[in-house]
Amino acid sequence: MALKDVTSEPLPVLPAREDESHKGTYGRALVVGGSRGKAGAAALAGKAALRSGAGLVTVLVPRAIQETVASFEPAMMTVGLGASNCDELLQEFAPEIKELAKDKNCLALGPGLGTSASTFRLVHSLYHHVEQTMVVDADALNAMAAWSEGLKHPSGSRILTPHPGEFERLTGEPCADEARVRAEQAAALCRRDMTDQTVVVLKGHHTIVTDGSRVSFNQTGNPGMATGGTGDVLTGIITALVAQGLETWEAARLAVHVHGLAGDLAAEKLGQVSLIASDLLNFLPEVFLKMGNR
Ligand SMILES: NC(=O)C1=CN([C@@H]2O[C@H](COP(=O)(O)OP(=O)(O)OC[C@H]3O[C@@H](n4cnc5c(N)ncnc54)[C@H](O)[C@@H]3O)[C@@H](O)[C@H]2O)[C@@H](O)CC1
Ligand SMILES: Nc1ncnc2c1ncn2[C@@H]1O[C@H](COP(=O)(O)OP(=O)(O)O)[C@@H](O)[C@H]1O
Ligand SMILES: [Mg+2]
Repeated sequence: MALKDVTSEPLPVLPAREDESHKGTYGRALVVGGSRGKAGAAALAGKAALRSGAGLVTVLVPRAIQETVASFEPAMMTVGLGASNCDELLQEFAPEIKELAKDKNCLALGPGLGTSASTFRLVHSLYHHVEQTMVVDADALNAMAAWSEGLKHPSGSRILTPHPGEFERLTGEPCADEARVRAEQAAALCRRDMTDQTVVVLKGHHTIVTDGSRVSFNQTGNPGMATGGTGDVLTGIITALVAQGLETWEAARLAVHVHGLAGDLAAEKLGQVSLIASDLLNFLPEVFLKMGNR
């Protein structure tokens, strides 16, 4: 199938907020991630979802880090699972997480999740049994890479957001240097699960967004963003846009643009060297205003 390059086509827009709307109008997002030592990843995704307009954001983490995650941002709700010393999400939590997912409009799975065998089995179970649209990132991608047929037959739409290292783990092949070839690789991954509901966001300079038939090369962003946690922020932005009703392709394409623009504004003010992931959160308001949202 020929891949259509739609980079120059207009970006999707986030609809204007109606006066008569309320927080329920803008969607419920659930971030599932975090482990001891990587509480920040889940918090960055949660805060990014709030700053990108999601009506209600809940961050679900192992109990041992719940207070830490909650302390990053009072507007974020948190759920802590397991005993007080539980520092990683485990397979046995799957039924409870599936229950909590039921009233959500979008899930993010993976930031800071950890790599134990039990965590990987949890990821597998959620990927295959949660119907809500899910952004699959970081350690959730590593979990899916552990099963050769792992990505097939998801029970809902999935947006996969690998960096080249995660892409190689998922597919067994290194990313090509040439952008067009890399796009074909990403599209092939998209088609591999044999549904037409998967979008792949292959991150890097000029991040690739593809749904298997279309591809868009992102034009924002800079090397200042090559710093830990910026991908976790992107995951939160995509999740919020899906929660607000954008389709997966539109949400991924707009989120990648918004994320890169936040990075560009941050670099202008702070310089590429000093830019850190949490700075991106502070530039998201300016980005949405620039893009015509009130
Ligand atoms: N503050 C936090 O709590 C943070 C937690 N993080 C979490 O840490 C876990 C591990 O994620 P990492 O991504 O660090 O680990 P990985 O081991 O998956 O990725 C790091 C390696 O992947 C390769 N790679 C990454 N980007 C590449 C690119 N653009 N081109 C070529 N190779 C590339 C490189 O070899 C790099 O050293 C995840 O759960 C993640 O969410 C990180 O996001 C960093 C911040
Ligand atoms: N040189 C670069 N130019 C533009 N964007 C970049 C560059 N390096 C990294 N980024 C962006 O930063 C993010 C890094 O994501 P990721 O590797 O998942 O980081 P982490 O897991 O630490 O959060 C991606 O969105 C990527 O596109
Ligand atoms: Mg990452």
